[in-house]
Amino acid sequence: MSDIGYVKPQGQDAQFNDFVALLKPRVMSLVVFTAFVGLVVAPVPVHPLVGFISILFIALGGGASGALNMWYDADIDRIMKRTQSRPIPAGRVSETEALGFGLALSVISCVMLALASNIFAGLFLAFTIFFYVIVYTMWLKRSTPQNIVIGGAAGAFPPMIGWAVATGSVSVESVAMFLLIFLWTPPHFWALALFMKSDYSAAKVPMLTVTHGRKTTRRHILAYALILAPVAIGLGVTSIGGPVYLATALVLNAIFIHGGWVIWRRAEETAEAEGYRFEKRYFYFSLLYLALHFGALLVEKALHLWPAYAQFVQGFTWS
Ligand code: HEM
Ligand SMILES: CC(C)=CCC/C(C)=C/CC/C(C)=C/COP(=O)(O)OP(=O)(O)O
Repeated sequence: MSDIGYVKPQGQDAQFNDFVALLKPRVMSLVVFTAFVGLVVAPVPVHPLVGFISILFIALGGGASGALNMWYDADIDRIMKRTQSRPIPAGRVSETEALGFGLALSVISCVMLALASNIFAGLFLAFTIFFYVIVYTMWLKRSTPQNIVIGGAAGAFPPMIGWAVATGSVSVESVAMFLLIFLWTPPHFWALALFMKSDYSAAKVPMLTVTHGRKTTRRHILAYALILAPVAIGLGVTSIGGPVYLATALVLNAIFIHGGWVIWRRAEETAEAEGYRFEKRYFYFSLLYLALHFGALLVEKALHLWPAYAQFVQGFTWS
């Protein structure tokens, strides 16, 4: 992880865009959306300015954890084709710059979130950054094929942080949102790993595809899709759910399980001959799946503000 021997290539000075890239903005956009939904659907109203500032610092904290992840993973990012053009392996940002940037943003975002909302939310953000950087990136990622299963918790905390901004606490609803993302992460990631296997084996990262092969990974995707469905649907009978969410979850989970079944049944030769077309589609569908579940929660919130609907929903939710 040291910068010894690092020579910044001439004419390749870091640009603003390189520091933005360190924040992993595309992945973080969905992370931040889930935090936003967690904040909005909470039963305690938040002043719009406090809400805006809080989401801004959650986004900054998430980005900071991305920069620290890229700092630590620079050695493997140099090996994998997908990551070779990132700012550090491409030589546009030094490891020291990325480390300083990530640490500074982490501290600023946690302190500012605590000041803008409450200490619990600030500490929760700090714990999430710790979990992604230390527990997932530095420890689990390189040591076990269960890396993304356990480490995935980091990506599942943001809606709980959003909820904590509003309420200062944890509840059944926020834990249910956590579980939705936690159980979604393995199929999301393993679908990608099915068509990226050679990259991870070259970098000696013990992803399930590398250690146990594609057949086992396919079985695990279906297994997680099956466990995920009752949790995703169950969220619909908590106080933040309702008919719109339930209908959305039923359709999306039927598609997700069907896709998992197809992935499990596919012969490796067929998948390879087709350029892993179905696996790629399943990966992109996983993103839509999560976005639509959280989008449906927002719709429910809007409808709950309408008293007649809220009364109707109370009939079949349990809290
Ligand atoms: C440990 C957990 C996770 C792992 C290992 C993982 C891994 C990945 C990888 C390797 C990519 C490929 C694209 C890239 O290099 O940026 C990706 C894409 C993506 N992931 Fe995940 N992911 C995880 C959790 C999450 C979570 C929690 C979210 C959001 C809630 C998320 C949202 C996304 C999005 C939006 C993309 C597409 C980015 C793009 O369009 O380039 N991921 N993920
Ligand atoms: C608020 C806050 C702190 C949020 C953090 C959210 C979080 C942990 C998201 C993780 C998603 C992600 C980019 C995983 C990539 O895994 P990887 O790093 O193994 O992927 P790579 O090979 O692309 O680097």
